[in-house]
Amino acid sequence: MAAAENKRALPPKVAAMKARKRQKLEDPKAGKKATTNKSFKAAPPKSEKVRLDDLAWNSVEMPDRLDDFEGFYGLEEIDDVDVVKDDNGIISYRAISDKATKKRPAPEESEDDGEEFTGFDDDDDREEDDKEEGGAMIIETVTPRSAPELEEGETWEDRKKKQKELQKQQLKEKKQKEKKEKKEKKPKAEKKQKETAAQAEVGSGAFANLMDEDEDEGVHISAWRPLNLSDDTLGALSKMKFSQPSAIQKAAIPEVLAGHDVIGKASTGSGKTLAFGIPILERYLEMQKIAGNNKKKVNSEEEAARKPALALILSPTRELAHQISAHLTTLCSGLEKAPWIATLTGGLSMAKQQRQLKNADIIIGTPGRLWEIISGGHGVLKWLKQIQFLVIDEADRLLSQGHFKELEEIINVLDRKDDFKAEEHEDEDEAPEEVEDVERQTLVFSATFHKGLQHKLAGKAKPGAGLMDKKESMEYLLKKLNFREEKPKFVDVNPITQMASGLKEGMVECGGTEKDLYLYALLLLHPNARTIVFCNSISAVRRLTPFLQNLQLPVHALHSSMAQKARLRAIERFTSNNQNKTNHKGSILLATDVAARGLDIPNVNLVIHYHLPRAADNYVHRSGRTARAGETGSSILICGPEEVAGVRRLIAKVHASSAAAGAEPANDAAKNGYFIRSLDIDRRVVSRLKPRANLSKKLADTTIAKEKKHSEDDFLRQAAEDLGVDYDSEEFENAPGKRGRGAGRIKKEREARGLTKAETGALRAQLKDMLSSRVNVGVSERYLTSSGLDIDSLLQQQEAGVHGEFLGTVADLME
Ligand SMILES: Nc1ncnc2c1ncn2[C@@H]1O[C@H](COP(=O)(O)OP(=O)(O)OP(=O)(O)O)[C@@H](O)[C@H]1O
Repeated sequence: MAAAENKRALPPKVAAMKARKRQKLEDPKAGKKATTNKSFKAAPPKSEKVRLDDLAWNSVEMPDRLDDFEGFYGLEEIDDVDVVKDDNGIISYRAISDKATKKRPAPEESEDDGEEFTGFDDDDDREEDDKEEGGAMIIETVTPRSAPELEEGETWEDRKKKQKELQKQQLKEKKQKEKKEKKEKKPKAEKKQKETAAQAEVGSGAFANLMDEDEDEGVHISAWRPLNLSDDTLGALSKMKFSQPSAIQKAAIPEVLAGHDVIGKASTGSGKTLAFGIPILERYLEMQKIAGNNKKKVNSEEEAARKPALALILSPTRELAHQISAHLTTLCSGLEKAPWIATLTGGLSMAKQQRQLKNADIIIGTPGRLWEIISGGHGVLKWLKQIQFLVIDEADRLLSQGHFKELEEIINVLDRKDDFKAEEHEDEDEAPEEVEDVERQTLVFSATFHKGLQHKLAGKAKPGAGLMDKKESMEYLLKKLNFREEKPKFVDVNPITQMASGLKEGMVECGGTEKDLYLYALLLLHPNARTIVFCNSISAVRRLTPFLQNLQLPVHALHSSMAQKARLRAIERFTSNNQNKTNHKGSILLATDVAARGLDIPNVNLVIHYHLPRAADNYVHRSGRTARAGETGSSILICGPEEVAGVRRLIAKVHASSAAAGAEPANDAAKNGYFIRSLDIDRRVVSRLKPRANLSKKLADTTIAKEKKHSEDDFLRQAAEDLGVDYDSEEFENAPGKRGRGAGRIKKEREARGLTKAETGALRAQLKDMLSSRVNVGVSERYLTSSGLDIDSLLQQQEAGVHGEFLGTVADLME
């Protein structure tokens, strides 16, 4: 018997297992798994009764996969033995031949006296491991007979762990090998068949083929082939699962690749970033190839720093700059040698950005920070003068008079020859080795070109002026930018409408002082929507944030006075799934127009204009945060009575630009002039929300007034310190009050911050109470809960033919 052959004492647990095995053999019911070729029959008279341990057990050869267990697990079997059951049910064993027995040596040590064995108490785990591999396995006995001795300091636990890890590693390798073999065997014909099928599908609307392949393998990209892109770029697009180019990409990429200056116009969310990003990547890859052929491949940071950048991309906002950077980084992520991308925006470390700039192939930035860096010298201008692409994204915004003075400065210095010479000796070490005259391509993109800009140039700015047609835009841009070509290519893929095709528009009319209330009602109406609410001022965002937060809505603020990290965090939180414990499952971003341009946040369903946009282009861009990349979405304006007429004119102007572009009106509505529809929200219902809204407003005003007082105090204290006088806030507070304009507001502020902690606590409790009960709104009462609508009941009602009163026509808008 194995245990006896082994000179070492068995650990108790192993001994126990062996005992269990014996027991199983002795108990026929438990003997299912034993692999002895035993049979139950009447005992032959002459055969000799033997003890189990005196039988000549043979070990069973284990499957290959357990080789590395070094015999640690042993399964034994025996031949020529009869298992006999006597009348009392006692089992005994009789050897039929000599082969079945062996002389039993005297045990040297008791089985139970051995070193303590702490392993193997998790047999279930082992079974799991075995199952993982897919093989059914019988492991009946576990003996350490051929296991190598434990090393110094090693425990059985350690040994077991090591073996498990080893086994897992082997399984992993085996699986990988199998997967690889399977892949190689996959018939090429099948692949070809798929490609043909995909090709047949191409040609419908933009983005139609998106996500038509299995997840980790990419999609077929045959629809991109006519653009003659490199295999590397095609591979990258396949990985991004972009099965076909969007209209602007299809139209603009060949023009850029052919070396033209391009002005690209396409509706919001239609893929303009890659319309310039792909040709830049193509040029980069081409240059790499040439460098490779000339054996001049750039391998190190130092080498990279000695070559000029390839492209400069300018964006009006920091967030957009970071987004473009992320978009291009994703595009390049699978490449063997990807371009270095530097993002230069305010709010983040200038020194770090300066360092990044020296290595960059592609520079993306806001004009303010870039100008700051250029002004700092260090030979930066030399690099920039060598760029092959200057991209101006959201060009109409960037070029608007007075807004981005720095952009004009940048364009001026890029174009001036003398600056270059003046700076030449400044930083000899860091300058490019050879400075050649570079023919720069200028690429200009936007969804809108705004007429007001040109009027402003002529000193005739009119608020809410319309959007420019092709001729006007061209004239304007030619005046502002130094294109290489006399006539850049104007690529306009949406002459009919500026608005995304999946967008539904509507407006809500309310009393002049009821905007907060209607905003709250609209948000309650869309509890599952990812919503962006646009305001015209930072102070409105600051005021509305606590107002909506008090009402338990998941709101995140975004405006340009916030620290850059907080801005990025706000977008991140808005984008991630709502952790709010209320019924409101969507999330809300309360923003100024800093979020209006270019931001590509996935799955934004609704845009609410709390304040009316100041100009037509603003309306287009704000609304363009939803219904992107072929998706649907809604845009709702909240208007006071005096604003309605102006809004109708503004929106009609946006939609009428098709006529200005000389295109056929898209539909009857366009023919007759666009008339934005009013959404009738039941006033009775909204008025039921008033008590909570008022309470929340009072609390919000208190918070803001207190914060304001603190910062005023800080300011005055500092001023007093600077002047060397004492500052007493009480004294200031009780000074004779201001009369006239603003006196009412000041009085209110005083009252608001006069509330004690206990008083605000009581107000909060009252509000909490209100929010936890449903609003009694007659027919609709069952639908309105504390922070959203009971959509399920509402839908049931609608299915039953009863229209939810509260929904009004908003429901149609969101369909
Ligand atoms: N060929 C494509 N197929 C599918 N999706 C695409 C394609 N090209 C771009 N996209 C996706 O479409 C979305 C919108 O792209 P992008 O941000 O470039 O739009 P845009 O036209 O610049 O919008 P805006 O005018 O608002 O700045 C992005 O999420 C992008 O990943």
